Amino acid sequence: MANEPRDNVLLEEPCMFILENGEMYRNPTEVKMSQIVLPCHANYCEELSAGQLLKWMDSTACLSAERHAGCSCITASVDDIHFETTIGVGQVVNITAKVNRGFTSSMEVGILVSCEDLFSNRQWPPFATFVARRTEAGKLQLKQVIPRMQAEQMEYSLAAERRRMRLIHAEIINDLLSSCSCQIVSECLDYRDAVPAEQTRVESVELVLPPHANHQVSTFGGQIMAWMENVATISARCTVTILLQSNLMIKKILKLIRKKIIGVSVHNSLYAFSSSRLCNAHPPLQSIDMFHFRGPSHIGDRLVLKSIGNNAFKKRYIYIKKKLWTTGTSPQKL
Ligand SMILES: CC(=O)SCCNC(=O)CCNC(=O)[C@H](O)C(C)(C)COP(=O)(O)OP(=O)(O)OC[C@H]1O[C@@H](n2cnc3c(N)ncnc32)[C@H](O)[C@@H]1OP(=O)(O)O
Repeated sequence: MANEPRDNVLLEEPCMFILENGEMYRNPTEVKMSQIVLPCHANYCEELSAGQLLKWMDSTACLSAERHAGCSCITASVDDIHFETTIGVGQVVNITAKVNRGFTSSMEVGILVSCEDLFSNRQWPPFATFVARRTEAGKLQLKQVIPRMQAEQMEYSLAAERRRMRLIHAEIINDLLSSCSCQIVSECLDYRDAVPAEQTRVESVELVLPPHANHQVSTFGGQIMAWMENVATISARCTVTILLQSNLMIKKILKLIRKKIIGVSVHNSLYAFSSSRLCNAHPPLQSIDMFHFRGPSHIGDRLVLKSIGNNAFKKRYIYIKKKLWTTGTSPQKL
């Protein structure tokens, strides 16, 4: 990582708007970053790796949060992300982040990712929550965001509802796990080519080095997400290469490969995973569920990333469960 080429970061001036009263306005928290996708950012299919995109999103959003808070901020959580399109080498990725609403010490940052090429300009909007770092005096009270434009007012209102959902998310998942009954052997028997989950298990240890750390000397949230994406992708490849064995499937996969539509939609993603052995294609990531950064990690920590294929659904998704621990004297779940 230390020898990786430096990214060409271009921070653009925030957009200016003229309000109804004629006043010139630009959102003071808005940060724009444009990146040209170089081969060093791509996977071996010459498409931008999801992990790299997550790193860019996290740093843009962090700059926006810090511009609002006026102090260092940390990523607390990132909402569900759906990757709607693949981005190729040579295309330009534009990332815009702005604070939708400040609460007490936390704030919601809206991130808009768009991809430019000669033919299209597709975009999709994830959200992240940043928290202003505590000082010795305690928790910081953020200043309020004043929404001026109609779109900002709408995001401001929705941010409160999204926050509520974020905070109950962990509870809902825990309830689900404790109340859900296990679907065991009888269901698995329906699938002739079922995969033993154990064979999809992947474990990787990453040593946090200075290039992985942010300006607060803790591991960059985006870097952690990139490592998670890496292990999840390997699990997904294991799942599918073992799962899909019938000739019929292989014919369908080859047809999709010829049509070059692999990895474009959710429906095709499983085929794309399966094709990884057949044509060395990279399994594209379709979505990431909301996740929370529960505790910081620092330079010198070892992060243990574990992933396992939870389930595969006919012609649709593979769900990969990812877990992350730091190791040290006492292993801690992040
Ligand atoms: C830019 C970077 O790359 S940072 C690196 C990656 N991120 C990290 O390392 C962060 C690791 N996580 C942490 O340090 C902690 O979990 C924290 C600071 C995020 C939260 O710690 P807590 O003990 O829950 O703090 P506390 O209870 O005071 O909550 C602080 C705020 O965070 C909010 N918060 C806590 N967890 C979440 C979450 N999962 N999602 C959204 N908001 C959250 C709380 O609602 C609270 O908001 P408020 O002050 O506006 O009411």
